Amino acid sequence: MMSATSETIGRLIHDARIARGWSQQRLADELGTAQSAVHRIENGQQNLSLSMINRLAEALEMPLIQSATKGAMNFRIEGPTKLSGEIEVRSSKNAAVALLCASLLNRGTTTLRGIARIEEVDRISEVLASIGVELTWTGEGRDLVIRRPERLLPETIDVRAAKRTRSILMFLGPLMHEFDRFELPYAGGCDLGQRTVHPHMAGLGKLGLSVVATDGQYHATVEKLDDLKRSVTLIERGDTVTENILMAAARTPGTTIIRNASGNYMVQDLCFYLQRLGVQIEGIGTTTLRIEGLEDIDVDVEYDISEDPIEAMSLLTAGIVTKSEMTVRRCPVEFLDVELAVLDEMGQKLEMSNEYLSRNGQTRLVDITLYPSELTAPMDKIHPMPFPGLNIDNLPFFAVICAAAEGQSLIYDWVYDNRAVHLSKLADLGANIQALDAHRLLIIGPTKWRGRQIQSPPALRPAVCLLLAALAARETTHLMDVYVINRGYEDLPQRLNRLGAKINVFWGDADD
Ligand SMILES: CC(=O)N[C@H]1[C@@H](OP(=O)(O)OP(=O)(O)OC[C@H]2O[C@@H](n3ccc(=O)[nH]c3=O)[C@H](O)[C@@H]2O)O[C@H](CO)[C@@H](O)[C@@H]1O
Ligand SMILES: C=C(OP(=O)(O)O)C(=O)O
Repeated sequence: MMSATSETIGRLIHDARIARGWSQQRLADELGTAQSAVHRIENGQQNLSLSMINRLAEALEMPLIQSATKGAMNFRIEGPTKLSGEIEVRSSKNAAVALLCASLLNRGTTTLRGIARIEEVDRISEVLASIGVELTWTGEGRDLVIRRPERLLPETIDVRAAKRTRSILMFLGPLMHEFDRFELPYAGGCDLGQRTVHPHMAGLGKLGLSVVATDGQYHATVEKLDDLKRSVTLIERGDTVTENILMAAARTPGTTIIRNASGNYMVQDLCFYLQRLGVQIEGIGTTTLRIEGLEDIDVDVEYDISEDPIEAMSLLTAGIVTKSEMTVRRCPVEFLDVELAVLDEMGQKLEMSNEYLSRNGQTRLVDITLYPSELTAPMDKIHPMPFPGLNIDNLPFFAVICAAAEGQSLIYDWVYDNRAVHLSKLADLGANIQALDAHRLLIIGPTKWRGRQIQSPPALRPAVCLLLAALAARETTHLMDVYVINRGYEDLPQRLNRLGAKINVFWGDADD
């Protein structure tokens, strides 16, 4: 089944570098990353993203690297594991993609500090580069410097990269300031069932943008508005729709009021960034935002993206399902309040540090230490709500946690048509889990997790849930085709391995 492991690829890269007479630093400079990252790559301790594999092959003139990693990337997880020690939460995918899109609003240079090195960031970066934007990694490969050209080139857009992400939708808001007409490919992303784009179209329509969707493309037409005050009431309290309207309003002179806005973490990060660009915004974190738009923006700006509450919940789940004592540092607590309340009700013992601020100077963080606990099923169903409810993307982790708890739990995902269906794959790892319908899962625990070969579902969080459950499983799990996990998590196996997990990366297709 295996064609290559990260160790064999690492050795290949090491030998090719030595053959060229390069130091690790020289290769790091060629790749736009840090020497320490090259060190980790050569030791098989760092995930290789698709773009990193291509950059390595090009820098070392070694197509062999691409052929060795040709099949899907997979994880081999040896359980059962006890984790210990400390792990830090990294910055969020969802704020990163919003801020990458928002950088188009600014004629000055945007530096995004601490941006996650994940596949989703690579896809949006590829799209930005294809329309003429210059992107340079600096700061030991952790910061991204973004400079847009005088005229953007949507006509040369990388359609393949665009179609792999839903976030391409967030180009509508920024591009409407530049063109009277433009086209964008249809949005992709996780397969979570139908995800409507209508709220985006309805909201943007109030700011002068009309969109017709035909032949795999959105055809956008822009009409300049004369009135200096407008109000947009969102049909849904969605995150990216709020961000799109914010980006449309940021460069539409006058006042825009957004009602039924999302106050979620990525929306807050976008607001803080726009404020640094000089856009006045009131009501951040609430459901009513008031924005004073600017005709043009030309500011050199640096912004530190805040920590990801969904990654925080993933790491907490790793500790909970393996009944470990460990600390998850830098948890954005404002976006985990309800999750922590539910965990408390289920009997999870934990300790929280005093609060401190994220590098953006705004987001409140805590360190959370987990203690091994005997959990019981919650009294009532667990369901998500827009912020400040239990985060929609954190719901899947409760399927794993409930499966580890004593008793019967009901998970109700009213939001997505397919996510609960993908979660029922936890049954392959031994969970007693039954899909009552497309939205409701009945789970009876506790589970004796067992290892299996299992295909990743085409959805990020359900796929990570399988990885987390596998940590607690007797025997070994082969989790196949993990691109979907790498969309949103940076070096997850390597970081969990530092806590004591045993996860190896290998390439190849299931029936190789
Ligand atoms: C890049 C990014 O930031 N993606 C996040 C964003 O996607 P995004 O903002 O694109 O989410 P969608 O617009 O697809 O909304 C998610 C689903 O919730 C439904 N809905 C949402 C709000 C509401 O008030 N009523 C309602 O019915 C929508 O119809 C849809 O089915 O928000 C989702 C919901 O938090 C998260 O899962 C995604 O990770
Ligand atoms: C659903 C998600 O992402 P996207 O909106 O990018 O598909 C997610 O982050 O869980």
